[in-house]
Amino acid sequence: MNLNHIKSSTLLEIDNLSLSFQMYKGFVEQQQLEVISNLSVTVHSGEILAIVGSSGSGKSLLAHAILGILPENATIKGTLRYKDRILTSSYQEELRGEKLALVPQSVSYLDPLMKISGQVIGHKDKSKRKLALKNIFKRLELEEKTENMFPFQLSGGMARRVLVATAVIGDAELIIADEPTPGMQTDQALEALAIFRKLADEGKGIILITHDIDLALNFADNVAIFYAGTTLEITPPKDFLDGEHALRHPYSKALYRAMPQNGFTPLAGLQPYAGTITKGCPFAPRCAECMEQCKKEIPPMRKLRDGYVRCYYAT
Ligand SMILES: Nc1ncnc2c1ncn2[C@@H]1O[C@H](COP(=O)(O)OP(=O)(O)OP(=O)(O)O)[C@@H](O)[C@H]1O
Ligand code: NI
Repeated sequence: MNLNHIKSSTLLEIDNLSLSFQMYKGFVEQQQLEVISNLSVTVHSGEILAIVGSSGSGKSLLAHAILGILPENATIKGTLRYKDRILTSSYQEELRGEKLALVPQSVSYLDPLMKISGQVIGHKDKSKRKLALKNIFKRLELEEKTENMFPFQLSGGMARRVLVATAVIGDAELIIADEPTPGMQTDQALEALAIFRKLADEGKGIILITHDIDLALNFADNVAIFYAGTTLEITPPKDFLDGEHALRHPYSKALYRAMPQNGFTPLAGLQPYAGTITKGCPFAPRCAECMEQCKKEIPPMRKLRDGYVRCYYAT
């Protein structure tokens, strides 16, 4: 859906990212708990990249790693580049809240002691943003009186719409929306996504983390499928609509079959817990196509048709 008149350039490049937590095992002994492993993903200007995957697959931690807001006991390996510059912590600090914006997954990110208008508008370009706020609130069906409320007076769905407004009001070039729509009514969720789409069409980059595959398919340019801390496939949405034969990874095909319109077929077994992830493909224990090689190692991403996959078997 990239507009032709915008020259699409790489905004964010993540190469071989691994993330682990230093955890206590008993009182003295410590262990490294790896929750993201060898993850590579790229976001271009003009692109909405949707990230879908089950709970605990590392989606929010990826968002926090990009923004540099991980807990102290987290260690990362690999490289993150923003506009061709390594994302060091000082570069992240410079970009955060300015060029990089987050719609956090939890509404507890709102400041409980500050009126909504102040939180959304922030400290820069106040008069310009005041006008923009009126427009965005209207689009997201937030009444004018919301501006003067405090977070505790908002319902969950209202708070999420406020978080979306806060992220889109500024001049961010890359917006990471971590589950922006739960609690919203369908028309409000569609409107929020339409705002992201418009921003992408104007040349911004959007990472949309969501459990709602249908929403992702309607608005995204590419869909990254996460499982147990890594990306197993990146696909254009049309392949999800064309049917399971068009998808590449056995896990993506299982996700497809689990969608309500495709029969709601559940997949037996569970995603492995962080810390129990072994060397091979994390999906191997649940995969009907699993070969010996898959248990030993997971292959790097390879291009397959107009998407990417990490799987020996996929054709
Ligand atoms: N501070 C932490 N210390 C240790 N482990 C953590 C910490 N934060 C998250 N984890 C673990 O990392 C894994 C990934 O968590 P993350 O929040 O990124 O998942 P997610 O894909 O965003 O899930 P959801 O869809 O439920 O939001 C989980 O197993 C979680 O328990
Ligand atoms: Ni999350």
